Amino acid sequence: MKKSRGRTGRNRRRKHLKSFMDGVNCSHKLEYIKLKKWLKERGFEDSNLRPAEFWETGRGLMTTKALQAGDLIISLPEKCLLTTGTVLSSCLGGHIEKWKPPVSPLLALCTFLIAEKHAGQKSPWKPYLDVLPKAYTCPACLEPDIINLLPKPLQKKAQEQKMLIQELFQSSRAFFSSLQPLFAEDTGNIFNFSALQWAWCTVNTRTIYMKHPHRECFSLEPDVYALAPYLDLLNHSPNVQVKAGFNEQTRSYEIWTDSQCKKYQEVLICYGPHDNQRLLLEYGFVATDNPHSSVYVSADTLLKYFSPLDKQREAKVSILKDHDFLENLTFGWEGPSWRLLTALKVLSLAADEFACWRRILLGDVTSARNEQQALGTAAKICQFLIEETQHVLLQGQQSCDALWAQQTAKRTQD
Ligand SMILES: C[S@@+](CC[C@H](N)C(=O)[O-])C[C@H]1O[C@@H](n2cnc3c(N)ncnc32)[C@H](O)[C@@H]1O
Repeated sequence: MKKSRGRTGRNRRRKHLKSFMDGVNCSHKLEYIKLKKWLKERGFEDSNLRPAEFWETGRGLMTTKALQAGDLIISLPEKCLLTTGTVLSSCLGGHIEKWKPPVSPLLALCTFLIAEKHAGQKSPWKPYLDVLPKAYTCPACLEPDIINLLPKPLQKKAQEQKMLIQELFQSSRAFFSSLQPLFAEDTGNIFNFSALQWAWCTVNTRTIYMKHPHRECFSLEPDVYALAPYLDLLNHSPNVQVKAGFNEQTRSYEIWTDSQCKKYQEVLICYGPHDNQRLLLEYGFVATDNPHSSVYVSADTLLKYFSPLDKQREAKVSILKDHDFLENLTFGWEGPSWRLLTALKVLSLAADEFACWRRILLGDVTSARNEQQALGTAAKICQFLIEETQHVLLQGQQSCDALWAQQTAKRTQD
């Protein structure tokens, strides 16, 4: 009896300790003290949240009070939000209003972030800028040899993301030059590619959705962004639910939880029902145990499993292309997606079944043979992807080991 009470006590202490150890509170650091003061001056009431470093998710927010479903997590006054309205009221406003063709809301925010970062001590946004990440892990920022380790469909998307920022940079150069009268230094040095890449990633990984009415001085792209200092320290979990939005009565952006959270644990919100490819592309991370996980199958991989001697192959591929069945083909936790199976069924049609392709696209069964061949090929593709992933993980491990050995040797030499 005594022994069992001791064990219970130890377990309780361990649990208690673990709850403290889930995250290391860093609210005592000067940068967060300054940020909290800055937010308070703008009407933010001190909440029960503390910045902390977490083992699994990195920097995030910890609660000092247990949260129940229906509790308010955070309420950030309008004055703390950085929107295109903020940009237009700054010294950039006049230049943006005059510039033709109009810049996008995204470019306006990026320009503001770069200009304020450059202003340093003089920027009223300094306490916020000081806690923003210095670098990002979105695919656009990854080195080519790291991108090459990603699954093929993601490599393509990563290249597209890189190109997008490069094109934005090229097309914005004239606009950046037009801002020269505002700066003593050459704008070419201030608004350089790496500054734009940093600002673009800041906006893409950290903004909350807030729809603003269209303004004439901006292009037609939707103006739906707001940067939300402090609130943007909340990390994502696919397994929690929250309600979020701008409250017109309180004039604050509010997040309400639909899940429980224990005292001293990380408060997580859900950025959306995203699979890991989307999380990596948009936010630069992947979530473990993601119920929305899916594995993408590229058209090249898919077509490898079908004979080039099939006389109808070309026709089948063009049918799939025309009906948008060569992209976004996935495996989920429950097996091949309907889209993937449909593409496989079309490619598996025997010569005398070919005329049935339309019915397959509508979800009909053509023959037991066609169904079985499609499922069999799905199993083979799945096996190939598992082996390919294992190979890449091994390569990654070997690169880490080599780097580690290199660094150890260097330290020994020093
Ligand atoms: C809105 S910010 C959240 C705060 C961020 N961790 C920070 O230190 O500033 C979004 C970024 O946090 C990171 N993140 C969010 N949820 C995560 C998770 N579950 N695991 C790992 N990183 C996560 C990603 O880098 C993502 O781009």
